[in-house]
Amino acid sequence: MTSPINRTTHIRLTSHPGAGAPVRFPIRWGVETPAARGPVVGSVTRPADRNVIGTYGGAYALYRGLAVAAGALNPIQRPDLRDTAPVVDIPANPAWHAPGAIVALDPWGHMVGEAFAREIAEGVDIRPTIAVTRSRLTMAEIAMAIADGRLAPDGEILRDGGEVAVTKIAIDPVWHLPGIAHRFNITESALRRVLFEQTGGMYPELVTRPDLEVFLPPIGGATVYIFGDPEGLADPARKVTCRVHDECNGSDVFGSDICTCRPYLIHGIEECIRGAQAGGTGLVIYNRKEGRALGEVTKFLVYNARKRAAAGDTADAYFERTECVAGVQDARFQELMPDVFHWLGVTKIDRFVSMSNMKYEAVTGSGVAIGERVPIPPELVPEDAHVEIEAKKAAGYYSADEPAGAPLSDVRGRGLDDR
Ligand SMILES: Nc1nc2c(ncn2[C@@H]2O[C@H](COP(=O)(O)OP(=O)(O)OP(=O)(O)O)[C@@H](O)[C@H]2O)c(=O)[nH]1
Ligand SMILES: [Zn+2]
Repeated sequence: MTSPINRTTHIRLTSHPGAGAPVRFPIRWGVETPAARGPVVGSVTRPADRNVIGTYGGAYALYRGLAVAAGALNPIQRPDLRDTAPVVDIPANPAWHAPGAIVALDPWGHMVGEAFAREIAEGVDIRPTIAVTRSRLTMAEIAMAIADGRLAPDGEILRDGGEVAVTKIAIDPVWHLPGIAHRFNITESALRRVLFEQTGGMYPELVTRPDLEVFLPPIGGATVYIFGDPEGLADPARKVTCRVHDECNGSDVFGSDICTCRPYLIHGIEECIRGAQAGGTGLVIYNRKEGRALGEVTKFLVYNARKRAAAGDTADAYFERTECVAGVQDARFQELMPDVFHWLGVTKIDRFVSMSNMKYEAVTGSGVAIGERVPIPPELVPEDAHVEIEAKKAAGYYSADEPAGAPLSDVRGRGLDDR
């Protein structure tokens, strides 16, 4: 049996400057139509068609590689995109081609089956980087909110059985390198070089192919949950309630009490349901940026360092502990996050369910207005998470109430031995 990985006798490096034929489908980022912009071809089935650095699927590209290596996946398998089109229209808006408005996702990523039907029919392996579907959520806290009378089913957004009807959108990152560099106020060549070095030389084209401006980074993307009518998002006459949430698996999924993540997320969902029931639209943007984009290993190391500190786990040392372990307090770079708003046509958020000054400044700085900021209600802050919340308020997070009466060094979490 021939191994699928040996389908060519030699490895073709795409990293030689000027190697091979000119790019077949040049990408012109930020132009008005998908035809003029060109498809983002991140597949490897026909290398000559590729016009990006990296491959489709974000971090999952590596699992695809394993599946091919293990003989479970035919490397030239092309997806059958029949019946996969979005369940609701996310219509184009001027931001899709405004210079620099969107640099971290492909605005036509959900429409490739339609926009590039001809190329796909001709055999070009173009894949969606965005998928739009629908589902119902069943969450214990929402059932409790109904039982407590905070939420009332309306039969549509909140069903009589307590399920929440949503439209959900998965987005893989697609980076336009010149645009990303501009967003961070650095040169494109510096950005390319550092990305190359910090990935251990994983993508040589970052430095050898300046003609390839689009990079599909091997990182997690975002999932958008829309409550109520998606059309309300781009309608200035209707109210938008929004929570931008960064992944915290320990709390979001497992209910760990060291932080406020899940309670704040659920509070955001509750606010979104109420906003949608009042005729507006709710929006939760869930970004895969675990542990402030430093990863869960780093985060757990930080937890140990916090809990083992001689003075105990105190709010005054909260951010410093992360910096000691990771060298930086936060690597989320909220500067890229507002792209989703521009893609969805959101121009103002009436109720922003977050206390983060970084999120607030990134959103408003990108031209999306924020009305009211909605902090987490104090009764939802878990016992061990007071350290986090007081440290955040002291660091400039939004808070409607007075600063804590006690000094930060007195706001203290559990020790490691308190099980
Ligand atoms: N590295 C590190 N990450 C942490 C620590 N505590 C929480 N996190 C992470 O911090 C992030 C918190 O994100 P969000 O829930 O969106 O909250 P936020 O940006 O701080 O602000 P809000 O919108 O006000 O909640 C998640 O990615 C958590 O995994 C910590 O001590 N160290
Ligand atoms: Zn958390």
